[in-house]
Amino acid sequence: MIIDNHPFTVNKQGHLEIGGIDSVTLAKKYGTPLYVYDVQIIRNNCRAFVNTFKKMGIPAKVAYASKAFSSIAMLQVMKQEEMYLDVVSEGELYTALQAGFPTEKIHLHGNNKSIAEIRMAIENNIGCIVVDNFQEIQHIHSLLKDYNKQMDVLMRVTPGVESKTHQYIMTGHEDSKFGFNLQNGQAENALLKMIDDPYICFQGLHCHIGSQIFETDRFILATNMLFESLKMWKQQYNYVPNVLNLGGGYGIRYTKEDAPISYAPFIEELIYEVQKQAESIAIPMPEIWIEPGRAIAGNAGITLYTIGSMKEIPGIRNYIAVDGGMTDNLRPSLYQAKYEAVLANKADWLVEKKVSIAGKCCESGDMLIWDLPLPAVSQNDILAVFSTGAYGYSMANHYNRFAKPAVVFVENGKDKLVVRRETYKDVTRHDLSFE
Ligand SMILES: Cc1ncc(COP(=O)(O)O)c(C=O)c1O
Ligand SMILES: N[C@@H](CCCC[NH3+])C(=O)O
Repeated sequence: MIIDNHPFTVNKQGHLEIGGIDSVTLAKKYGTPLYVYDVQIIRNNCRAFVNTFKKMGIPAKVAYASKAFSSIAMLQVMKQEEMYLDVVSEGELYTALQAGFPTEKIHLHGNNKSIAEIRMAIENNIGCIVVDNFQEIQHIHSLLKDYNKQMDVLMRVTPGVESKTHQYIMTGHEDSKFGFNLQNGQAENALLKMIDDPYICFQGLHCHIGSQIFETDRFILATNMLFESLKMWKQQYNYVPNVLNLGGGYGIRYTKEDAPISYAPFIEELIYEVQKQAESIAIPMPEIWIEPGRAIAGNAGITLYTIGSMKEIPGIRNYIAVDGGMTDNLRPSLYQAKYEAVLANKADWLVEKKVSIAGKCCESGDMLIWDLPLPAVSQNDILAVFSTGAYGYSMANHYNRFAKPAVVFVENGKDKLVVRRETYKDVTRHDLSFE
C-alpha cells in the first residue's frame, strides 16, 4: 500500500515503511524523536537535476544548499552524487571539510561573512565566493591580496521579484537584506569594482528569489530581470558573464495542497529561457548553476515521535502531545508551515477523527499540526510526520533544554545511525559553574 502524497509504503504488519525498513522498528531501536532519511530518495532528487542538465548537454553546476540539512553523512552522499555544495557559514564549511567534500566544489554564501569565514574559504581553496555587499568586496580583495591568490566570485543580486511564499523566506524582492540591488544601480557599481580586479575573478551573477516557491514564472521573471541588466552592461562595459547562478527555492509537497515543481521539465524550461535571452543580447550561453536545498532533502526525511499525553476539550479540540515539537521542527511555529502525518504503527487503520498535534515545549505556539485526521490514537503510538528532511534537523534547537534527536539513514533495507542523539551532558557541555 502506498501512502497518499508521500513516497512511502505500508508493510504487511500495517506499519509505515521507509527505505525497506519498518519505521516502528526504527523507533524502538533508536528512540524518538527520530529523523529518518531514505537515502535513495535523496539520490533520486540529485539525479533529477544533474541528469536534466547532462541530457541537454548544458554545462552546469548543481550545488546542494547544505543549510537544508548538513551532516557529515549527508555531505558524503552529496559527494557520491557529484553535487557541488553551497555553504553559508564557517560551521557549514567545517562540516564539508570533515566530510571530505572536494573544496573546489564548494561555494560560500552569506550576507555578513566574517573575515574568519573568508580566510577559511581562501585557505581551503574553495571554488567560489558569492559576494553579498560592498564591504565584502573590499575584504575579499584585501584578503586575496594578502594570500596572493585569485578566486572565482559571483555577485548576488536582488532582482526586485516578489516570490509567492512566506514573507520570511522571500529573498529576491527589493527590500531584502541579501545582495546588491539591480534596480537602483548598486549591482552595477559592484560590477565595476570587481570586473577588473586582479584577485577577484568575477564570473557572473547569482540570484535566489526565495524558498518553497511553486510558480515557475517567478524564476523566469527573475532571469529576465538579470538579462535586462546584462544587456545594458554589455552595451556600456562590454561585460559578458561566464556564469548565471539561479539559486534554489523549488517548492516541495508538505501537504496535498502543495503541487511541487516537476524538476526535469522546469529545468528544461529554465535552460530554454536562458538560451533565448542569451541569444537575444548576443552573448554566449553562460554556465548555469543552481542551488536546491529543500528539493534534495525535504521529501526524503520523516520524523518519528511517540505519542504521550492527550487532552480532549469537548466541542473544541483534541490535543495529542508528542515527545518533540518546535525544538526539532521550528517551521510550523516560525512560518505556520503545514505538515501531514500518519500513525506509523497503524498506517493501514481507517481515519477516525481530527486531532491537533502538540509539541512538549512550554509555548502555546508549539503545535506541529492542527486538525490532522488520524485513526484512534493511544499512548505510545508512533507518529510519523512527512517531509521533514529539510530545515528540520538544521533548525533544531535546545529550547527548554531539549536534547537534539538522532538521525538515521536507511538504504536498501539497511539502517545506519548518522547523527547520534544528544545526551543531557551534551546539552550542558558548555555551562560553567558559578559556585
Ligand atoms: C542563496 C540560497 N541558495 C539556496 C537556498 C536553498 O533554498 P531551497 O532550500 O528553498 O532550495 C537558499 C535558501 O533559501 C538560499 O538563500
Ligand atoms: N528555513 C527555511 C528556508 C530558509 C531558506 C534559506 N534562505 C524553511 O524552512 O523554509
